[in-house]
Amino acid sequence: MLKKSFVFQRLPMFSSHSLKRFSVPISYASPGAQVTTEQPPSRVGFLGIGIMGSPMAHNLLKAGIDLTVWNRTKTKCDPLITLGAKYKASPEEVAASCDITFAMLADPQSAVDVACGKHGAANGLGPGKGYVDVSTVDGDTSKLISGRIKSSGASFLEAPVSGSKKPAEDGQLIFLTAGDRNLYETVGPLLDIMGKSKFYLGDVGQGAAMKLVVNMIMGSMMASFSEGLLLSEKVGLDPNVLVKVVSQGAISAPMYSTKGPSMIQSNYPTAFPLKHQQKDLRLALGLAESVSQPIPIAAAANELYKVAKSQGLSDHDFSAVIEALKSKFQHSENQ
Ligand SMILES: NC(=O)C1=CN([C@@H]2O[C@H](COP(=O)(O)OP(=O)(O)OC[C@H]3O[C@@H](n4cnc5c(N)ncnc54)[C@H](OP(=O)(O)O)[C@@H]3O)[C@@H](O)[C@H]2O)C=CC1
Ligand SMILES: O=CCCC(=O)O
Repeated sequence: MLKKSFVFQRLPMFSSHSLKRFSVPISYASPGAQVTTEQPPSRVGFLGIGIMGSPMAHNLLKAGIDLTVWNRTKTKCDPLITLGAKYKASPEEVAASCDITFAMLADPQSAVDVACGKHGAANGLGPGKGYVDVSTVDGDTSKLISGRIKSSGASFLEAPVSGSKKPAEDGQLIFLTAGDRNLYETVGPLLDIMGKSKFYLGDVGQGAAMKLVVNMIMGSMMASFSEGLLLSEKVGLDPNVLVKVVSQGAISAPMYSTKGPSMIQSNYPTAFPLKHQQKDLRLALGLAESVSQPIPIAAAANELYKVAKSQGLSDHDFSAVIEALKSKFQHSENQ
């Protein structure tokens, strides 16, 4: 991937109130890469070093960004610190020491806590700084965070991502952004390091809405795929062949080909935790409710993920939702 081999020149620090972009040539490790004169903001913070935050932060570091990290569980920062990242003891301190701060948190509550709580990022922000929340949350949560951030004088962008652990590692995420347009332009070079594309969707809440619609579809697709795998097996078909057939037709999706074989082995290595998929379905149901849009398929899928959670599968990959159908079958057979 040519565009991922940027080696950004180190420039003098921005003053804390300056976010303007420099027009300085950037050197690239790969010949033939597209040349740009955009220079990313020099001091970048990253809050939330989980499954997604870790590879995203790693890619920024690899690109030569001056990176400061924080995570509730500090040990998860250690590999990044070993690679040269700085560490601060609170979101407030990260935001105070950086021009741009990214946040990749689990859910609405943690996103609000980290942005707005005691020692939250907002306390360290001010005019000229930017806060980019890449967590998957609902629009109301995003607006709440935006209000608090902007009251500090800083700019706010919501930028949830489509793409899972592997795309995050490969810098192939899709950013679904909304909010401050100038901040979108400013952080564009950083988003390009972590992703393959970016959409600017308008006012705060629209990025969150797009993300929830996409994940609503994905959650229903996975539930339906699970039913298909189990039904094929019950009627004497080889589910591995089903995966191959599906992969060659109109309903082909990378998700089926990559997760199908391990699902058949009852193996669910976590890329996207099941608890987060259920959270997204729950938030999508709220979004649909707000505009009186019926989404019965997603509602049914949500129930299945809730059953899987009750079976202790929250931290497994969301493909473990198939287990909820297995136990249902066993239950009805035993009656
Ligand atoms: N995994 C995926 O494929 C994708 C996930 N997403 C979304 O990205 C976000 C992060 O997902 P992912 O990285 O997979 O999840 P993880 O569960 O791996 O990471 C969650 C992060 O949130 C932190 N956190 C949780 N609760 C709190 C809290 N109360 N206070 C402070 N920090 C907290 C965790 O800290 P700690 O380490 O201390 O627990 C961790 O850094 C979610 O919103 C998810 O829906 C979006 C696209 C793809
Ligand atoms: O929110 C998680 C999305 C996972 C994916 O897009 O593959």
